[in-house]
Amino acid sequence: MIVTIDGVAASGKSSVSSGVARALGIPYVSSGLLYRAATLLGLEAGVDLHDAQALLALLDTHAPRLEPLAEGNRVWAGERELTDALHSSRVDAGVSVVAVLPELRAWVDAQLRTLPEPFVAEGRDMGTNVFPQAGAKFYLTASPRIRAERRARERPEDIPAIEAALIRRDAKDKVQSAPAPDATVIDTGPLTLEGVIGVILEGLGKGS
Ligand SMILES: Nc1ncnc2c1ncn2[C@@H]1O[C@H](COP(=O)(O)OP(=O)(O)O)[C@@H](O)[C@H]1O
Ligand SMILES: Nc1ccn([C@H]2C[C@H](O)[C@@H](COP(=O)(O)OP(=O)(O)O)O2)c(=O)n1
Repeated sequence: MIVTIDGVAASGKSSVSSGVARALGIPYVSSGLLYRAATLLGLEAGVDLHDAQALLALLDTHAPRLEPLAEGNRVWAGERELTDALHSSRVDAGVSVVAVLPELRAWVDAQLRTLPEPFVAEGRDMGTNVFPQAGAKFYLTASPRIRAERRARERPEDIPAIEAALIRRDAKDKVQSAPAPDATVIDTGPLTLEGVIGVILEGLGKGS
């Protein structure tokens, strides 16, 4: 079985997916990390992030791969672990340029579709484009201010700067971020992390 959890930036997708996956005893898959890995490799090599062919050549050389553990996904390029470098503000700022390229989307989708079920998949288009056949679909939202307040605990910038960057990224990611028509939309604003996980487990018939 596949459960999809899509949503806007910093809406809680990876934390919620990890909690749901742990409760179900299955892995979760963070698709955004693959877009982030392509962005990091592009930035490090100094290539133009609009240049799909140059990025694909880098992906061919470094072959980044996702390790979808329930407690937190990791990304490797050969022996080198990229995970800690994937959540910098520099990668945040570049990733939407990369994520809009059809060639890069095809590369990520092909990687995801090789993964063995069951798993929880999180991102933007898990329930629409990549796994339309998923057994259960959820979509997380929250206001930009609330998301910025949460992310400020993980980034050096202040809340207004993070909020402005999130709004810019929401706009750039809009095309691939529409909720699936059959997804349950959850406003995480008034809920705790455990509360959101509980709503989803309830929806899956696994509530306590
Ligand atoms: N409902 C919630 N209430 C409070 N904090 C939350 C909630 N959901 C997520 N968070 C926190 O917000 C931050 C961003 O969540 P994250 O899972 O990284 O989001 P995403 O994967 O959508 O970018 C994390 O520190 C997480 O613990
Ligand atoms: N399935 C996906 C997952 C992520 N993306 C893009 C959109 C986002 O700006 C980046 C990074 O996504 P990620 O989920 O890692 O991070 P945020 O929650 O947006 O902070 O990748 C996408 O286009 N499609």
